[in-house]
This record gives sequence, structure tokens and C-alpha cells, in this order.
Amino acid sequence: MDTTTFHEKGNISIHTENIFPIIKKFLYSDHEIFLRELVSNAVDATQKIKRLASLGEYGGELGDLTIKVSVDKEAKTITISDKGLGMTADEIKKYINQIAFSGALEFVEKYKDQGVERGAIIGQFGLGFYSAFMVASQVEIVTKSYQDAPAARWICDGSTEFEITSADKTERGTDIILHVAPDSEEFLEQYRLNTILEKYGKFLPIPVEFDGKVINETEPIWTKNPNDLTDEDYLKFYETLYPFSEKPLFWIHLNVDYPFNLTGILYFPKIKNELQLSREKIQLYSRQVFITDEVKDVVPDFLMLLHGVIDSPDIPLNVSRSFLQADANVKKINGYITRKVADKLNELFKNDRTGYEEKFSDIGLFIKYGMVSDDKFYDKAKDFVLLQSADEKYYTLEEYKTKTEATQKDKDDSLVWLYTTDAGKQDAYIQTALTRGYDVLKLEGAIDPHFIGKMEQKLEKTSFKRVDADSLDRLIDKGVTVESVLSEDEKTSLKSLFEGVAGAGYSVDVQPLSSDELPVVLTQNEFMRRMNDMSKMGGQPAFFGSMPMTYNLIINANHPAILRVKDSADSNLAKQLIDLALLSQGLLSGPSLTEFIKRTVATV
Ligand SMILES: Nc1ncnc2c1ncn2[C@@H]1O[C@H](COP(=O)(O)OP(=O)(O)OP(=O)(O)O)[C@@H](O)[C@H]1O
Repeated sequence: MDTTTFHEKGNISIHTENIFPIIKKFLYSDHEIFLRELVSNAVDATQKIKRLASLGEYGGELGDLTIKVSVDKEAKTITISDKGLGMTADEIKKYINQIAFSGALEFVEKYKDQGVERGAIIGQFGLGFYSAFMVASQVEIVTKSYQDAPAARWICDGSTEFEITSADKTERGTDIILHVAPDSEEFLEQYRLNTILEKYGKFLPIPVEFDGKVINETEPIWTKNPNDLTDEDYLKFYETLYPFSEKPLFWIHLNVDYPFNLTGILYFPKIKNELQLSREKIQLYSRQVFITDEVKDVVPDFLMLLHGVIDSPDIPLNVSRSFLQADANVKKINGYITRKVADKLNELFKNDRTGYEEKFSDIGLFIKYGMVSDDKFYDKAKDFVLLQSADEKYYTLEEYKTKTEATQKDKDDSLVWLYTTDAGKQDAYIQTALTRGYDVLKLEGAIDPHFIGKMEQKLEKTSFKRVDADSLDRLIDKGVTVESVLSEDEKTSLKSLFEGVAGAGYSVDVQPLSSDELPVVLTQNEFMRRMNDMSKMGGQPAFFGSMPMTYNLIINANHPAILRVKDSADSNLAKQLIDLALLSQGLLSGPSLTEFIKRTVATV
């Protein structure tokens, strides 16, 4: 056996020739963004000549500044032409050759130890132009500077060699000609280019023409002053973004320039169904160039339900996800958006309570979700979140406290808020509570169990109890014992009689309730039910989820019907009373329901 061992240290050498395969493979998984990069460069060049003209540094005619994209299927070329400031031969050498190559080297140096992360460099290293090589085997630049210098042509085939010659271009501006590589010929299709331009360039600030048509709207409304816009403008823009959608409820125009730059419009959509919420409806732009509609991390999670656009040059766009999460600007933007949304809601609430209440069934979900997931938002929203009572009226937390304080405090001075998760099914319980002078809240949405949990954490000495969780006397325990007319022996025999009739799955308890309660009350323990609900939604110990739901039958020892069962030991009557309790919970079905009907008909 050969036992020779090796130990050697060294440097892996990096050659600039290696850079193109890296760009081609790793820069972006989406090759289509080459067009975004090249058209953005054309926009930049055009903006620059406009600025030079306005500063008086360029005295010539600006002329028609439309950027033209064209495709020649025969010659297999795509051309992007602008009337921007152009480049001299020296500038090509400086901007295209040197900087990019050193930038590329720097990139390799920086990332050689970490592996290359997708999309990590464009923008940071000025490599946008080189994304052309993701689809082209050869790239030509033909350009004439606004300065008095001869036109130049640059050609490169993706190796580190290039050629510069003089050209006969007479008009100011730049043509970028891509000789499309065999594996990228899909980009020679008209519709493909059109789709890409529509996606990334719809709101570019300089007109872009393709196939004889201008594809963009150069002054989208988010770039305008809110004072110059009407509701119609906002609704029309919403329609362009999301054709065939229902009208949004309202919108917020974002506009900050310090400490970061951000403009945009966020719409509150009308939600038909909590389950149909479509996320990723917010589009992210950087200086009017579409970047992505995956705005996670930039927009607080609970506001992902909003629609609209955000435009900010301060969001690092081409960096990785993990970087984005840690970015200080992104955090600030997050906080800013949350604050703006809260302010807008507060303003609506204050200025138009009726209108706000009308919209509450739609916006309540955002607000509650926000309160549950974001403490800063909670602090603002606690003043304008509304609770709806069973009589359909809306109350703020403070108002509801005032309303219930006198009647719904228990013996420990804790406020108990009764609620229903299904006003239809739990109607019997609601009616009993109302007769007693208590109020019942409607908390019927999917978010409400979480909302209730949050409220109980935040509100002092306040608990929520579902109206059918126990008898009223026990839900709001005032410490007043209702005297029972039955002796202990009588209670025991009633208990065993009902146990025999009810069967397994029910626990039976004989209690002196007030005579306005039902003779038999079916309850589901609040704690057990919540645990069960939670584990169904995931996130809670499976232990509770795997336990079968048990029901309690409370036999009202003070009800005349129960006294009759006691005297007659009539198990049919007992069965009838249990079935009535089940019926009031919507739990009677199948053969049991048929039997109940038969039995009832017989007595009638
Ligand atoms: N169409 C053009 N007209 C004039 N100059 C251009 C044009 N395209 C590129 N340039 C010059 O080449 C430089 C390098 O372009 P490149 O796209 O690689 O990087 P960038 O635009 O500086 O940054 P990014 O990576 O964000 O695009 C530009 O800064 C610009 O000076």
C-alpha cells in the first residue's frame, strides 16, 4: 500500500477570460433581463443629454428622444437605439472596457471564497451592459457622442478581446446590436420581446418604441403630485395594473425623499374571500424600471395583501434575499409604510366614521392581521379597530369597554367579553345572553382566534369567552350562587339518569342555573376548543389536536322541565331535552334527528 501523504497550500488562479461564462451562467437565472439592462442604459443616456441641455452644456437640438428596439430575424440581431449622449472612443474604453473588467475582477475576488450567488453583482459593479452576453455571441456598439468627436464602433465576441474602429454614424446616440447566440433564439420572436418590454418597461420615463408602437407610459401617476390627481386618475391606474378587478376601497400615495427615496401608490383591494387573497400584487420599481413583484421583506408581511407600486432607487435590487432582510434602508421603508397605512386608516376613521364602518368588513382583516403581527401597528390601530356586536353595531375598544363595564365584570373585577363565531348556529346562546342584558361580539373570521389571543395579551383584565362555552352564570361569574331547589341526592339521581340517556362523549353536570337558561345547556370548554382550533390551523401542540372534542351537558337544576324529569324519571323526556340542546348547537343530524322529529310528532 502506498502511504505517501500530501500537504500543499496555494492560490486558485483567476483569469479574466473566465468572466463571461460566469456572467452568462450565474448572474441571473432570468436571461430576459438583458433587455431591461440595455434599455435602462439607453434611458440613462437620454436623461443625461436632457440634463446637459438644461444645464446649457449641450447647445444642439435634442430632437425626438424615443428609444427604439428592433429585431431582425434574418440577421438574428436585436438592436437598441437611443438618442442619448453617446460615447467617444475613449469613453468606450473607459466605461465599457476598463471599469467593467475591473468590476468583474473585483466581483470574482470578492466572491471566490463564498461561491457565486445569483444576481449578486449587477448594479453594484456596473456590469449591466455585460448581461448582453447572456443571449448574444457577439455585441456591437455603434455610438456618436454629443461632443465633437468621431463616431466609434466596438465589437466583442465575449472573450476579453475587443476591437474599436471609427464608424460613419452621424446622429448623436448609441446603437447596441446583439448578435443573438444559437441557444437564445427565442429572443428573436416579436411576442417574446414585446412581453419582456411590457413587463419591465411599461413605465419607463423615456418613450420606448417597439414594432412601431410606444410601449410605455412615461409619467405614471405615482411620479406626480397627489394634489394634481383625482380619484378617477387613481382608479384608472388601478385598472391598468389589474384589469378586470373590482374597484379598490381606497389608496395611499407614498412620497418621501428623506432618509430614503420612495414613491408609490398602495391600494386596499376589496376582498371577497379570505382564502382567495392573492399575494405578490405589489410591484417594485427602481426609477420606473420594473424589478420584481416579490416584495416580501420590503413590505411588512401583513400589508402584502395590498396592491400597487413602490418605486425606490434606495432598495438594493440585485442583491440576495438575505442581504435584503438585513438592509437598513429596507427596514426603514418597512416601518414607513406601516406608519403611512396606519395614519391613512386613522384619518378615514376620524373624518368619515360611517364610510369607515361600511368598509370595515373588508379592511378589518388587514387591521387585525397587522395588530396580531406587528406591535408598532397595534399601538396605532388599537384606537381605530372596530368590534362588531351581534346587533351589527360597531364599537372601538374603548367604546366597547364603556358599554360593557357596568354589566359584564365578574366577581374578580375582570371584564368578560362574550363572542360568537357563528351567529346563526349560536343564536340560542346569544339570545339568552341578550335577555340577561349582556352583549355578544361577532368574531367570525379566520383571523379572529389570533386576534382574540392578541387582545387578551394586550388589554388589561379582559377576557373573551365564546357564548356557548359554559352557562352564563359561569361565563361571567358574579360570585352569586343561585340556590338549588334540589337536594344532593336528587341531583345525583338526575345526573345518572341523564348520563344513561346521553351516552359516551358527553360529561354531565347538574347545576342550579337561572330559569331563563335552557333546561339542558350544551357547552364546549373555551380552553379546549381554542387549543383544538389552533392545532387545526397548525402551530400548537398536536396533543390537543388528537384529543376528541368533548361536550358538556349542563342540567339546569332550576328549570321546571328538569323538575318534571326528576319527578317522573321519564328518560324519553330527558332524551328530548338533550336533543333540544344539541339542536341549538346545530349538532343534531342523521338518524338522531329523524328520531327526534318522530318523538316530537308523537308528543304533539
Ligand atoms: N446606451 C448608452 N449610451 C451611453 N453610455 C452608455 C450606454 N450604455 C452604457 N453606457 C456607459 O457604460 C457604462 C457601463 O454600463 P453598465 O450598464 O455596464 O453599468 P451601469 O449602467 O453604470 O450600472 P448598472 O450595472 O447598474 O447598469 C455606463 O455607466 C455608461 O457610462
